[in-house]
Order: sequence, then structure tokens, then C-alpha cells
Amino acid sequence: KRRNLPPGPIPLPLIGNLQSMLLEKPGYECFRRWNKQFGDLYTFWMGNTPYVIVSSYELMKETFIRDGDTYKDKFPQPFNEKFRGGIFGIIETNGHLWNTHRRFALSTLRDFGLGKDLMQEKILIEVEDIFRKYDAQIDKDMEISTILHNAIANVINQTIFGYRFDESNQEEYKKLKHLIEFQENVFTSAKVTVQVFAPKLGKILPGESLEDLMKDWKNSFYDFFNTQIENHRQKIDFDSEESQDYAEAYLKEQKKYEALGDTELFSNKQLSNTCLDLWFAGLSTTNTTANWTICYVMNTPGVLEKIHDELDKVVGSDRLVTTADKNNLPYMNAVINESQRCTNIVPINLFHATTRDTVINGYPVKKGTGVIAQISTVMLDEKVFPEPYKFKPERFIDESGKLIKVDELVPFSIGKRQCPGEGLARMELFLFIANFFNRYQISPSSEGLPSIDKSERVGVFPRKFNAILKKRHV
Ligand code: HEM
Repeated sequence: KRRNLPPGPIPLPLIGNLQSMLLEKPGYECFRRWNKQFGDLYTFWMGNTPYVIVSSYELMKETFIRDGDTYKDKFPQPFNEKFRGGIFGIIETNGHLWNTHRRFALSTLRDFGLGKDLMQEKILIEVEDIFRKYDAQIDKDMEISTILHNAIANVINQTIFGYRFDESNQEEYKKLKHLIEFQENVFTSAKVTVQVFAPKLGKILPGESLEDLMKDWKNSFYDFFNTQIENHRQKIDFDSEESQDYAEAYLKEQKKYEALGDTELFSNKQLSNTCLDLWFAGLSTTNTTANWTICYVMNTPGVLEKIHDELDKVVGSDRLVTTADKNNLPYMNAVINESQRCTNIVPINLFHATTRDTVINGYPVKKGTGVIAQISTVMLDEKVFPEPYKFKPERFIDESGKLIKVDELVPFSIGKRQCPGEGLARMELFLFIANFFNRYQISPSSEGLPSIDKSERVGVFPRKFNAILKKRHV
């Protein structure tokens, strides 16, 4: 089976090369090594399945961008199909279903004011809310990450279902947070990773089966999404032009399609799964990045002072920082860029499949072969980012103090599947982080600095940490 594929590390029976990823946490170091050993293109085996790894920006441009249609499908994962009861949503679907729903999600996000003031207003309500919560504990040793998580959950839930998690529904929020943490802890363990990606080996491992582990968790999530959708269905006014949230917009679109006799494309199952995709993809990613940004800044001498210097020159008070300030805050943007690069949330990107027979770097690659744009190693390439494990925002600033655009900064991936939430995520990261540092001086709690060690788990997850905040403008 290996003969015609680009050469790569020798796979072991049943597990393939998965063990390297699991042993070298958080999971990208083996890919960096193989990149040096085999070059920009090699084959990595997850269980019995080969994936062709594209591992330089230049080759990604040639494949995923210039020949985007060839790389736009997702490689089917039986686990996902079992979990969802079919192939639904945006992340896992292909063809017309995927294309229609991706476009619908993008245009709905745009209608909700992404790039305009409407979305900013929603995020700034959350910024003011976290200020109230942090202000109540000023000068005390306090937990930083939960308040931030609640705010980011509010932005996505407001966008999808039109309401926030405030004092009145904290129980619901806590339950959801618990489910997300369960996913972050259990579903990323070595055993579960083997069960998902090397199922033949996974089946013979002792302990709970994947199905048993998944059952309650899956039911609780779908219950939440289905309840929200049912509530919307009961309240919806199909005659109103404007929609308040994604679920409402979807139900209206569903009605239009039904009137044309199509009950498949905008189905109920597709709605709950699209909500699941947006909710998950929108919350964990943004929260993890924002959370690590604070950790990196606290751990890197000199950065906080530079952030404050710039904010004092440009903002100069405790007024809210808005997107209108963004272009005047190059250092702040550089901090966020560097944080996205260092946080590097996906040690291995999502699994694509070729839509036709093709040739990459002279190797014939058959239609339906797994192919991955290895973005995490591109962002750790020392030729582009010297001392890649060091947090150095200056690498994004030129001699005249301007922000430099570096093509190899690709946290949102590239090509036809590039993250559709990028605009929202960027806006959130800027508004939450710039406002946080503008309002507060942060210092370590009695427990010391938050950890930036990633060697405990496969994957990158938010840190729980305490710190002491003081107001900078009194
Ligand atoms: C810092 C924040 C975020 C990062 C780093 C991030 C990163 C990514 C990456 C690497 C992919 C995989 C692309 C590929 O298959 O090549 C992706 C896909 C996706 N993201 Fe994000 N994302 C973020 C925030 C968001 C937000 C806020 C949303 C929703 C509002 C979102 C929704 C999605 C969806 C639906 C996909 C699947 C797209 C498709 O398959 O067509 N993401 N994201």
C-alpha cells in the first residue's frame, strides 16, 4: 500500500504512526522532525489510513490554494458519522450540502454585522460584563479564565441562539461548560484518540467503548441544540425580514426551500449539526487563544510594558478600545498574531481528501486520498520564525514600527475550507485582549505565573489560572 505514496515514517501495524503524535505532546514535534527528514511532502499513517501531509507554505499554496477544488473534500471519519447519526453540518460534509451551508453560514454572519458595528456592539457588551466581574475582585487573587470563557460563550450563543448566559441561566452555562471540558479531557486522551483513528486497535483496548463514553455526552449536547431550535420554531415570525440569530435565519431559509419542494437540503438534522459545528468551533478555539495570550504575555518579560505604552499613547484612558483603534495599535496586533502562532491550537489540521486523481511534487495521488495542510509546523518553521518556541511579538513589527504581514501565519488554515469564523474570531480576540490590557495591570497570583508548558496532553487547551488585577486608570 505504501509503494506509490510519498515516503514517510515507517508505519506500525494497526496504529500506523499515531504513537509518535501521542508520545510527543502536544503533538506537532514529530511532524517537524519528519518535515526535516522527508521534506515538504510525506505520508503519515493514522491506524490503517494514509494521509499525505503537505508541510510547507509554498506547497500549500500550490495545492490547497491554486488547485483548491482538488483539496476541498473532507476525509470521512466513521466516528463522526456514528456520533451525528449520518453526515451532517459544515465541518464533515462535502459537495452541494457543504457548499450551500458554508455559504449560508458566511452570509448569515455577514448579515449579523461582522465587519460592521453590530457584531462589535455585541462583543463590547461582553467586554463590559467581564469588566464588572473582574472589577468586583480587584486586587484579589482571582480566577481569570472562567469569566473570559463565559464572555466568549455568550458571543457565540448570542449569534446562534440570540441570548447570553447571565445570572439567570448560569446553571445551563455551567452544564455546557462541563460538557466541553469533558470533551477536552476525555476525547483527547491517548486511548480515545486510538479508538477514533485506529479503530481496529481501539476495539481491543480494555475499558469503556467509545460508544458508551459518547452516549450521555452526545445526548446532552443534542438536547441543548434541539431545545433551542424548538423554542425558536415556536416563537418565529416568518413574515419579519430580519433575523435575530442564526437559528431564526436558518428556519426561514428552511421554509423557502420547503416551499420549493426540497425538504432535504435545509433539514432539521442539518440545522442541529450546523449549530453544533459553529458553537464548538467558535467557542473552544477563540477561548483557548485568548486565554493563552494572557499566559504568554505574563510569561514574557517586557511585553506587558510595551502593550501598555502603546495603549497609553493611542487610547490614553479607560474608554473602550474599538476596532477603529486597530490600525493604530500595531504592537497589540503583533501580540495577537504571535499568540495565535505560539498557541497553535491544532497540532494536526483537519483531514481533507482529494476530489480527483492528482500529482503532488511528482507523486501520483489518487482521488479520495487523505491529505492534510500541516499548518502547525509551518507556524513553527525556524526559517520564517527564528527561535519558533519563543513568544516574540516583535517579529511582526518592521523597523518603522508597522505591522508586517507574514504569509506563513496560517492559524485559520488555507484553501476552500479556510475557517469561516475567522472574521468573528479576529474581532473577538482584538476587542477582548486590547480592552483587558487597557483596563488592567496584571500580576501573578500567590501560585506564581500561569503555566505555558504543553507537555501534559495531546492538543492545546485553555489554562485555568489565577492572577491579580489592578485598574490602570483611576
Ligand atoms: C481563534 C479562533 C479560531 C481558529 C484558530 C480556527 C481555526 C480553524 C481551522 C484550522 C479550521 C480547519 C480548516 C481546514 O479544514 O483546513 C477551521 C474550520 C472551521 N471553523 Fe474555525 N477557527 C476559529 C474560530 C472559529 C469561529 C469563531 C467559528 C464560528 C463562528 C469557526 C467555525 C469554523 C467552521 C464551521 C469550520 C469548518 C469549515 C469548513 O469545513 O468549511 N471557527 N477553523
